[in-house]
Amino acid sequence: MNSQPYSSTSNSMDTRYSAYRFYTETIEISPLSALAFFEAGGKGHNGKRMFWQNREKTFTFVGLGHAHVLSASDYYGRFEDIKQQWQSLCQQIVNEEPEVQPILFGGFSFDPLNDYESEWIHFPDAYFVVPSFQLTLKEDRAYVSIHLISTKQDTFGEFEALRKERDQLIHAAQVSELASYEKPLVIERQEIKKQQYMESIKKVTEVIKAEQAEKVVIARAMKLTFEQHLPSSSALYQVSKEQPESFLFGLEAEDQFFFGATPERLVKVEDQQALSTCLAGSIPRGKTVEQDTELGNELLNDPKNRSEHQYVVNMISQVFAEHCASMYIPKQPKLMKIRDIQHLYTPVEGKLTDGSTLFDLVKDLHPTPALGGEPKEEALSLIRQYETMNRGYYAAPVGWIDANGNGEFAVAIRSALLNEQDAFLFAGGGIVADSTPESEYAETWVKFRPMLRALGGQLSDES
Ligand SMILES: C=C(O[C@H]1C=CC=C(C(=O)O)[C@@H]1O)C(=O)O
Ligand SMILES: [Mg+2]
Repeated sequence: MNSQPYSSTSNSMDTRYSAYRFYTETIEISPLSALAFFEAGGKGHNGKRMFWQNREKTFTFVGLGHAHVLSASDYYGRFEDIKQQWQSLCQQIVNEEPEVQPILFGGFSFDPLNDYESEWIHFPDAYFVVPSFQLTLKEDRAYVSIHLISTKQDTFGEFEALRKERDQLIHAAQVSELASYEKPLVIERQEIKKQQYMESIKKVTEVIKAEQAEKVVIARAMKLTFEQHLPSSSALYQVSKEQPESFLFGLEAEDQFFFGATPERLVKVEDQQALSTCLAGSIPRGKTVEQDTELGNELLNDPKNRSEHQYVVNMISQVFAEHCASMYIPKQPKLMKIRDIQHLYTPVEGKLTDGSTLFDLVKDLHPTPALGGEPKEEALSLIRQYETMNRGYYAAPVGWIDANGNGEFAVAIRSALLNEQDAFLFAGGGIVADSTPESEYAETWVKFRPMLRALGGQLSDES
């Protein structure tokens, strides 16, 4: 990629892609399994695959291969930088396809200023990809697009080769049986720095009582070691089976795979209509309907959880007020019930003003107080000081945007980083003045459960 200096404050047109041409071609095919397509890409595109499915299951995307990778070197301007690069790249699209737009998929790290040693070696602070092959499942229709981004004049041969490979991938995904995925065998489960985590909750609670911050989200990690290397497609299969009611996402970076099943939308934009989710405040599911309702009511009426939630509502409302001509936000939270946990939930919607875009919202929303805290900068600095890990992409924005500026980002919680035979799982919770280390620790266990269930790290007495 061209490495000209870039000023994020400049309004002038980004010229980095003026020498490129962005060729794209889409065909409609009979519906096929997205996972089978992902798996078919494993032969030629291992380490360069992407997966996304929205909560409603009305939109699924699989990306194979790297037609182009966008990264951003400027810590502070990374959102703006990726936004401008994408806009400029889209101006080079040679032939518009009305049915399906090219998709840019990827994510940002949670906090580029965290310099804790990290296992996230292949995940830079911004990592966005235009795939060579894009499978799009919308409602019940399926499309495969080829993308080629090149400075060469003659791309005929290259494009022909991509068409041939596309047909092979479709064929393989349609006719070959999905591999039979056994649950991986976990040989070791390790809670990383549990004691330090407990102490950090105590300290952060004191800091909050001393009024240096109002809310701070503190997380911890768990490491699972498998008997064998766990392939990305197997991990995705397990998580899609166990957590059907969540956003499913997966992003490969060489031999690492970040994936998860998150209930939390950061923001969606479709035709200037923006949607976000306030999700904070948690309680387990009950074993019976009665107990479940009782727990739900307890959550709705619990002052500690309501205050955790309200910080998020206030912040997201403020960001929406800055970017929207009109907005709607219910006065009271509802319950979001997912397999292992119930949350306080307030949806937010608004009509974007002309100048505001999806990346602008991602930039201003990240991190909401559901993952960072309040006030934002104080909370981030307390996380750097007290949290005993580097979050990498955990709790950060992961998602997609198309050439029209429509797209969706989720908050990458209930997630894990797969690194050959190891998986690192992450879970945190909102610390407010009346948090206790014991109850926050217990809450993280409930949040680890989706991944433990999928990856088989759950001990039998915990189910
Ligand atoms: C930080 C996490 O959850 C957030 C989202 C929903 C509820 C939360 C809570 O009740 O603490 C957290 O703010 C996580 O799952 O790791
Ligand atoms: Mg909580």
